[in-house]
This record gives sequence, structure tokens and C-alpha cells, in this order.
Amino acid sequence: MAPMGIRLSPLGIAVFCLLGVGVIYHLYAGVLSSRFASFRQKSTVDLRDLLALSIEAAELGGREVKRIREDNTLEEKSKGKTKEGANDMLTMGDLNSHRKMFYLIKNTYPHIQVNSEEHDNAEGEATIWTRNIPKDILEKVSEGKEVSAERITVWIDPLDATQEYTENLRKYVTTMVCVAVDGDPVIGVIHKPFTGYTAWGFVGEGASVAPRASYNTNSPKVIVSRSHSGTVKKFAQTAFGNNTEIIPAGGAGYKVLALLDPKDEEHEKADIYIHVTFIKKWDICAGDAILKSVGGQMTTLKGDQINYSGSEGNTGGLLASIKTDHKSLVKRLPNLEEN
Ligand SMILES: Nc1ncnc2c1ncn2[C@@H]1O[C@H](COP(=O)(O)O)[C@@H](OP(=O)(O)O)[C@H]1O
Ligand SMILES: [Mg+2]
Ligand SMILES: [Mg+2]
Ligand SMILES: [Mg+2]
Repeated sequence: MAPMGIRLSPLGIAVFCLLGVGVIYHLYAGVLSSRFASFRQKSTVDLRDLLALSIEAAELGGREVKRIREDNTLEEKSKGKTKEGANDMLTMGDLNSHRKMFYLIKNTYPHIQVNSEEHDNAEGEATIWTRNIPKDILEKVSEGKEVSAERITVWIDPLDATQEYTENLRKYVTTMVCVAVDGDPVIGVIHKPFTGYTAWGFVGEGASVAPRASYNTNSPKVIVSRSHSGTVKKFAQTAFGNNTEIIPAGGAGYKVLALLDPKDEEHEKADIYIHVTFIKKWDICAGDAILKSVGGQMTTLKGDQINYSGSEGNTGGLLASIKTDHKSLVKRLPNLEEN
């Protein structure tokens, strides 16, 4: 009961209660938001969804790459030099593709780690995944695979073979997305913007691309970089003989496809892929995952698996092969430092 002489108005009680709620909200807002944040961190991602999204991202970025090449609005410049002194090129194709690819993935799954080769300070694009899962994925990957978000690292190369893109060597150009789980390459997508072809692989589940019927690894045709080659020609000839056929080509994505049987325009055919200079994880992760998904391998030149978490660089070189004894190939390679 109210003390004598004091009358409680309903409006006063309502204002008092609102103030109380405001004070409690203020006190607990920090606690609640950190609870929500930790809930988001703990959330899971379906890898089959992430494969479909990765394909959508690679194709969306690819449209920018193609448009800018056709409009001849590359505005090419150098980002600096690589460790070996080659020009590290950047064009509007790389940047626009990055904006499309990065924000499509980030807006759909804000809590997963996405590492892109390119960066920009502009406002992000407000795109989001259509949630469409292509029929061939539904056929090959029968059910969803939930993985907690903090185990995932996504690597994006918005335009691979930028050097060749500036030279209008269109066949070498790809866009790539890779999903690593606990550092292992699990999903790879390589898309060719100028033909519209897309190759994907999901380790343990299936792939859209197959190996060729056979490979010659006694005297292999070796595909290598044309613009970051270092000593690779001598290295391959020391390993496999002076008559070894060397195929210089642009793009790490292109060179992985040259080991397979892509149902695309005429593609060079190689037996193994060797790279001896420094290279970044967004260049190689998608190819590694696709090769693994069809029984191939990509390792350092010493035969070690590459971990796709943490830092962006790979210093041990690359050896990629398929349908062969990869370990015995490693044994035939000379020591990189001595070479
Ligand atoms: N020594 C090096 N240092 C940095 N990046 C390298 C490199 N060698 C190759 N790369 C990158 O790996 C990709 C394939 O190279 P290559 O065509 O020479 O085989 C290219 O990616 P980008 O075009 O995405 O930059 C290239 O820049
Ligand atoms: Mg680059
Ligand atoms: Mg690249
Ligand atoms: Mg690139």
C-alpha cells in the first residue's frame, strides 16, 4: 500500500519501469553482445552449401574479369616486385573481381576467415548467395556436411595469371576459390572467365573434372611458369633428363587443369607441374583440393603436404602429379638449394 498522501499514477509507474529496463539493458548489453558473438563463432557451415557459393563467387568474379578485358579498361599498375624481382601486377580486373567474390562470401558467412589476394578500402558490395545448389553437386554430394566455422579458411584468387591477362593471353586466366578445413584443402573451384568453364572438386565426395586415361612419368612433359620460372627448366632437366619437354604456361589454376581432362576448349596436356619460386596459398589451394579429390597430389618439392591456414606464403616449391607414385617422383628431384 502507498504511504498516506502519495498517489501513484499509472503513467509514473510505466515511466519508472521503462527507466529500470533501460538501466538493466545498459548494464547487460556488453554481456549479451559478447554472448551473441560467441554464438556466431560457434555456428556451423554446410560444406556443400559453401561449394555452391564458391562456384557462384568464382563465376561472378569471372564476369568482371571478362568485361574489363573486353572493354580494355585494365588500368594496370604494379603492386611492387616479387622476391625474385618480377613485377607484381594489379588491374581493375583483379580489383573488381575481388569486390564481387570477397563480399559475396563474407556477406553470406560473416564469421568465416576469407583470405583474398587483393584488398580494397571501398564500401562492400551488398550481394548475398542465391542459395541455388547446381544439379551436378546435388547428384555427387548427396547430403550436407556440417563443419564448425572456426575450422574453415577460404582462399580467393580473384584473377590468376594477371601478367598474361595484361598481355591478352586469355586462355591462361582463371578465378579461384578454395576451402580449407583445419588447414587441409577440401573444396577447390577453378573458373575460366573467357570460356565459362568451371572445374570443382570436393575431397572424398566428388568432382566435375576427371583425370586423363594415362600419364607418362618416366619422361614426363613438365608444365612450368612462363613469367615466374626461376631455375625451373634446369631443375626439371636435372631430374628427368636434358630432353625433357617443358611447357611454359601462365597461371597456377591453368597448370593444374593441364594435368586433368577439362571439358573445355583445347587445353595443353602435361604429366606433372613443377614450380620452384615462392608462391602464395590463394594460387595453389584450389588446384591442390581438385587434384586430391580425383586421386592426385600437390606437395612441396620435398614431398610435404601444404597447410592452408595461417600465413599466406609457400616457400618449398610445388610438385603436382596424378595417377603415379608421387613419392618416387619426389626422390628423383634435385635439391632446390643446390640447383
Ligand atoms: N615468385 C613468386 N612470387 C609471388 N607470386 C608468384 C610467384 N610465382 C608465381 N606467383 C603467382 O602465382 C600465380 C601463377 O604464376 P605463374 O603464371 O608464373 O605460374 C600468379 O598469380 P596471380 O596472377 O594471381 O598474381 C603469380 O603472381
Ligand atoms: Mg597477383
Ligand atoms: Mg594467382
Ligand atoms: Mg591473382
